[in-house]
Amino acid sequence: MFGKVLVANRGEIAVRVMAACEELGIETVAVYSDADRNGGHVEYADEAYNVGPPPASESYLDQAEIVDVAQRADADAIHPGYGFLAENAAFAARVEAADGITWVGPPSDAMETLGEKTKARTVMQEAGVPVVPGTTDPVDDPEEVRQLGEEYGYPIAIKAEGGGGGRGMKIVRSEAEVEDALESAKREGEAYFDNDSVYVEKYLEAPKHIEVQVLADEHGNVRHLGERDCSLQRRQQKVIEEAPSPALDAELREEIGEAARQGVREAGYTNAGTVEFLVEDGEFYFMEVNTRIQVEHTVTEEVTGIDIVRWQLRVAADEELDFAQDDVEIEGHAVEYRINAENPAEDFAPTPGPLETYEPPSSIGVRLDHAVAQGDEIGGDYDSMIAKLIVTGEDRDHCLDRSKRALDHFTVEGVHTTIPFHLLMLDDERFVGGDHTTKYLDEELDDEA
Ligand SMILES: Nc1ncc2cc(-c3cccc4ccccc34)c(N3CC[C@@H](N)C3)nc2n1
Ligand SMILES: [Ca+2]
Repeated sequence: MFGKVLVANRGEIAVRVMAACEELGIETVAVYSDADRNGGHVEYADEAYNVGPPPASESYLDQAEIVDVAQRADADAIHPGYGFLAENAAFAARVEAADGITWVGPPSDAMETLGEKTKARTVMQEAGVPVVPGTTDPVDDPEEVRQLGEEYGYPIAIKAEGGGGGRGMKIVRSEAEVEDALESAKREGEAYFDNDSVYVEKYLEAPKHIEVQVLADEHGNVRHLGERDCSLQRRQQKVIEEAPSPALDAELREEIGEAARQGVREAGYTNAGTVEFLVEDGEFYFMEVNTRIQVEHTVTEEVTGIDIVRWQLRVAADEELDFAQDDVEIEGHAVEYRINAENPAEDFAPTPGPLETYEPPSSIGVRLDHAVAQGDEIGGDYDSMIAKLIVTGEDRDHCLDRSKRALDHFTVEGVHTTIPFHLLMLDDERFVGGDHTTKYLDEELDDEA
């Protein structure tokens, strides 16, 4: 096992990874920008190194600086967390090439392959995983797109190869829109991802967003840890995630889990990852793979009892998964509420400021992943997440009931937060009924606007 690990991140995920390191007897190294000098993750670490000024590009994204600190600190491995360099295959390759430093994540070539949307679709198709009907090669001729529109039937989606998250998707509802949509999708791809390649898929109008957590070691063992339902999103930003999904029955759960396993095995993937699917009318379709630990990994940990971050470190240190697929059991229900310094009344606009009051709840079934304390200044340099409130219960109703009390007793003053929004959702019949789709929130909030 590693003696010392550098966590190339900040905030709650940096603390989460360091906690897993401590449990394994591993010393921890933090990196911080000038803005995070007093950050929670800096206090938590055994050692801390400044890596530059606040802009991420000059600190948390400075690959050479981070590898240099790892060497100076004599770290045996680097864990990237999520965001920043977590899905940067070039950085992974750089760490793999650095003597004496192990990358805690998938092999850089698997990241490369699965990070390219069309390559990922090809790998999944070869593994027999259903993918959204679409092209596996880029398209750039309007006539070709029009033919695909006839073949799939409108609406279709034109997606940027380098896209992901909320950006890089144009919905085309008729032949007349093809030319302009293709143009702007290519332009946006070039602007945001430095890659103007685009491909076409049949657009599913109102799918559920279901993602499967996978864990694979370097000895050929591949496990799935069940699914998460991330269908409650605002402009493709996740707000609430839960496990298991209220939308899947046991048969579909099994099918999706096995498909994710097969796809990841085929791709030569190791460590933790997430296979994302769209589910509509009882059918599931591969969408993309996230080659990192995700914000919402917590709900899977709560319902399986498996510490995913701990396994990331153990797998990177060449240990074997010591459980079979049949040992993975989903027990109870967990929901994660992202407590962001944002104003739901201003369409979730970030609201930096002083954390004048910060009194989180604590009771049975309440987990808090955070790195802030009362009196901290919530800055605007990075993402707006203050904490993740993860609530568990015997079943979904029990979990939602407990959630209300936990959120009611979560007092934050000095900044706006998403707490009032979460309380609103807990009274929303669509959400409580569990049949909301990825479009629900946009339709609800845009209609009101
Ligand atoms: N063919 C096809 N049909 C429907 C889709 C619907 C979405 C989508 C649109 C809006 C919100 C979403 C939330 C979770 C998952 C997907 C979405 C979607 N996304 C959103 C961002 C990127 N991850 C892919 N791709 C789709 N692709
Ligand atoms: Ca190395």
